[in-house]
Amino acid sequence: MKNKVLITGSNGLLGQSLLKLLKNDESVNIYATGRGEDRFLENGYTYHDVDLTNGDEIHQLIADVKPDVIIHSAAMSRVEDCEDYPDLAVKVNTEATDILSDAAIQNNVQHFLFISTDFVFSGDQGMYKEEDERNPPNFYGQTKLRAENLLFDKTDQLKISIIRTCLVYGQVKDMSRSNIMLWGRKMLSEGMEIKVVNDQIRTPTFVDDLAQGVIQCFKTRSEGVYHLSGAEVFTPYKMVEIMADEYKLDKKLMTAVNASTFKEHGKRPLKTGFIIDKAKQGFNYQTTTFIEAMKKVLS
Ligand SMILES: NC(=O)C1=CN([C@@H]2O[C@H](COP(=O)(O)OP(=O)(O)OC[C@H]3O[C@@H](n4cnc5c(N)ncnc54)[C@H](OP(=O)(O)O)[C@@H]3O)[C@@H](O)[C@H]2O)C=CC1
Ligand SMILES: Cc1cn([C@H]2C[C@H](O)[C@@H](COP(=O)(O)OP(=O)(O)O[C@H]3O[C@@H](C)C(=O)[C@@H](O)[C@H]3O)O2)c(=O)[nH]c1=O
Repeated sequence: MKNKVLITGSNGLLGQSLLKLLKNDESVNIYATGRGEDRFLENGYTYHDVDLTNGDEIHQLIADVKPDVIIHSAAMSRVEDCEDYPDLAVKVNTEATDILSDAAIQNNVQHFLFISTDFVFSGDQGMYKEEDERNPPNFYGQTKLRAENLLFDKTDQLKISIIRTCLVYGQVKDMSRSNIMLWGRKMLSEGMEIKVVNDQIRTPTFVDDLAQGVIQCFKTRSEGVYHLSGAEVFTPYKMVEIMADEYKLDKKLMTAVNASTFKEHGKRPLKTGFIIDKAKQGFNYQTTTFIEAMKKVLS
């Protein structure tokens, strides 16, 4: 009997990468759910239009599909939006996770995977392990931390994996938000001057590595908290600089800035980045080098 896997946020960067990797996987039946029309628009899965701010729609979806596995990737993922619309951020990032996991318990879902973020950490120390103390510097991180905590209280009723990731980059169709590699290439290619932070420390994550890791996590039924990111440490400035060198773009258009000279709406943790050994040992999580991933994304 094939496992039924439901993916929320299927129109998003991670959601579409998961569909790309799973749509031809003979061992599973894929159910995708997003807000409004399907934007991946390929075969190999069943799509449901569900607004996750509507609890009744969530319960109806899970009762209809009765998935064995839920990969909960949907979120209000713009830090700025979460600052400006905190009530909506709580509804989407925290309350929908609560309702979805309750519906999972009521419908005997076997495994619930929640995608969380490095922004649950303060950014004071960097290179975080799964068990490090969380202290989010912005409201987006708060909503994700609250979602993590409500899931921790349900581990006696539901097999739960919390997968945190960091500065994800990639290319999918009709993206709801851009990412640093696409943004940097677009701006420099158009001859636009850009200010790029050189004091944020990250382990940027190639979206296809993340998606593959999520798949390996549910196929090995690995539960608990896992950090899945790239293995290399960069500042955003270095990422864009490497890209500019590779594509012979004009680096004179780049100005290095930092938290004191570049005001972002919603405080970013300065030093994050992940230790990924637990995922590597737990389910053979593997990473692509930044330069190779960049070439795939921008090819
Ligand atoms: N991108 C990154 O750098 C990082 C992402 N993460 C987390 O990973 C997950 C995936 O991120 P990513 O793919 O980049 O994010 P995206 O913003 O690309 O995808 C999120 C998806 O959630 C959907 N969504 C938002 N609100 C609702 C709603 N009310 N009902 C139904 N669907 C909704 C969005 O729909 P629509 O397309 O219509 O807007 C979107 O397709 C998220 O949980 C995010 O917090 C964690 C760390 C880093
Ligand atoms: C727009 C802009 C971004 N940047 C940098 C800041 C940041 O490190 C990187 C990406 O900027 P963004 O504002 O898109 O991303 P940001 O909101 O910082 O990224 C976060 O997204 C959410 C979903 C997460 O969960 C986090 O892990 C993280 O990836 O690019 C500049 O340096 N200059 C700019 O003009």
